[in-house]
Amino acid sequence: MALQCKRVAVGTSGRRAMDVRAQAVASPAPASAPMKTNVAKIAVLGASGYTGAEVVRLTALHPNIKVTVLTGDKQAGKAFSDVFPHLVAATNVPKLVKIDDVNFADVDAVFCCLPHATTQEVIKKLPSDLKVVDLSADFRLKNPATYAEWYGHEHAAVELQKEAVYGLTELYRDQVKSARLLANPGCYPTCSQLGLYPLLKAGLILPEDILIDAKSGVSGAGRSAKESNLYCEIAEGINSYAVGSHRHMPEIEQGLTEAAGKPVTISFTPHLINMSRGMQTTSYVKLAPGVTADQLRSQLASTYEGEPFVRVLPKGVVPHTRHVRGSNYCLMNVFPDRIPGRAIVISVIDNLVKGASGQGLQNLNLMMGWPETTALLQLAMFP
Ligand SMILES: NC(=O)C1=CN([C@@H]2O[C@H](COP(=O)(O)OP(=O)(O)OC[C@H]3O[C@@H](n4cnc5c(N)ncnc54)[C@H](OP(=O)(O)O)[C@@H]3O)[C@@H](O)[C@H]2O)C=CC1
Ligand SMILES: CC(=O)N[C@@H](CCC(=O)OP(=O)(O)O)C(=O)O
Repeated sequence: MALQCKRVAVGTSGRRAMDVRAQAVASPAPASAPMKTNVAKIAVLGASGYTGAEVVRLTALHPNIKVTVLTGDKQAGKAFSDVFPHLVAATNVPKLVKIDDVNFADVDAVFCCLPHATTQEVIKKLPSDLKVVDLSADFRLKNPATYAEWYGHEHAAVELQKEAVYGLTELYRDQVKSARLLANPGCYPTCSQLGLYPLLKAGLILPEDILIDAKSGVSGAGRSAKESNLYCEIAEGINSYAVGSHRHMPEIEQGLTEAAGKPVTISFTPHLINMSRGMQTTSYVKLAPGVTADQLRSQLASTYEGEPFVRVLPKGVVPHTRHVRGSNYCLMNVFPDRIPGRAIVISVIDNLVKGASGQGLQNLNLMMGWPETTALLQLAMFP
């Protein structure tokens, strides 16, 4: 049975947001596993990690979601609040169990917050009608050869790779609504594509010579201890990594190539920054002949007019990661470059929210036929 959707009362002004909500109310959720009640039972796989914990935090006030399963690997067997005391007040949260002990017949949807490669082995064994929002990179690349090239092994579930819908919500909303398996985008691809895709699509910037300088908070690397993420190796510094080889490049190029209608090759360098969460992409782009930076800004403003979570800041105002901390918003702006014929596009997100669990919930809301913004309208913490 599809759920009836309620209207949300705040924060989603504008024509397109109203359209989205009207459609969500009018159209039933696509057929999939039948829902047992009007509250969906959700399993969070990898709940002892950062993005899994963020799913629990964000869904705690969701009227249509009850988290009934949480899994861990090394942390299995523990009470959830032993691992994440900040979520002790989340009501009726179950303890962490192993994935093998989950009865998937008794859940309505799954958030999969596992490492890539492990993910495809787990998802291919799930009931084939179960709705899944996957936060890993496993189902984002459409071409199996590209996956094998960048991830170093053949994909173990090529059929599912074909079925998956890429969930950059603002660009693929209609496909997301009918998705069964949702490939949630990577954090860098979310931040950069939201700024660049509409400009390429409109032919306002040239597909060559796109340089993306990216910065991420350390939570982007996950919770498992890694030498390169130790406080004394991150604090008081800035670390570039995977220079010229980061696996998000083919994901970004896949989207930008679609937008431009011809192959796009980007230059992309990520950096780890001395902060726990937050992400900025600064993209240096070449303008099409006769186009100005102001026109880029106007294009982004009209593309995202009425979007609940993507905002173009007033002219001249610079987006900072602190402006989105803890929220599902993406803020952006465009600036002229001193080099003639070029412009600078800056976007910021919280890597754990719009870059992962928040966008995942935005997508699940659409997949279930609920209002897209449910439980996601929290504004940023500042300072
Ligand atoms: N962090 C971020 O900003 C973003 C992350 N992502 C992606 O989301 C996914 C989760 O990321 P994140 O939460 O940061 O990762 P974490 O490292 O914080 O958490 C990983 C989770 O997976 C569990 N796990 C690890 N290995 C196995 C295994 N072999 N079998 C079963 N469970 C296992 C861990 O359990 P335990 O701890 O109990 O061992 C833990 O719950 C990854 O694919 C990541 O790339 C996507 C966008 C942004
Ligand atoms: C800071 C940091 O290490 N970030 C991660 C990206 C997080 C993410 O989006 O990863 P997935 O593509 O696996 O989902 C990285 O660079 O690998």
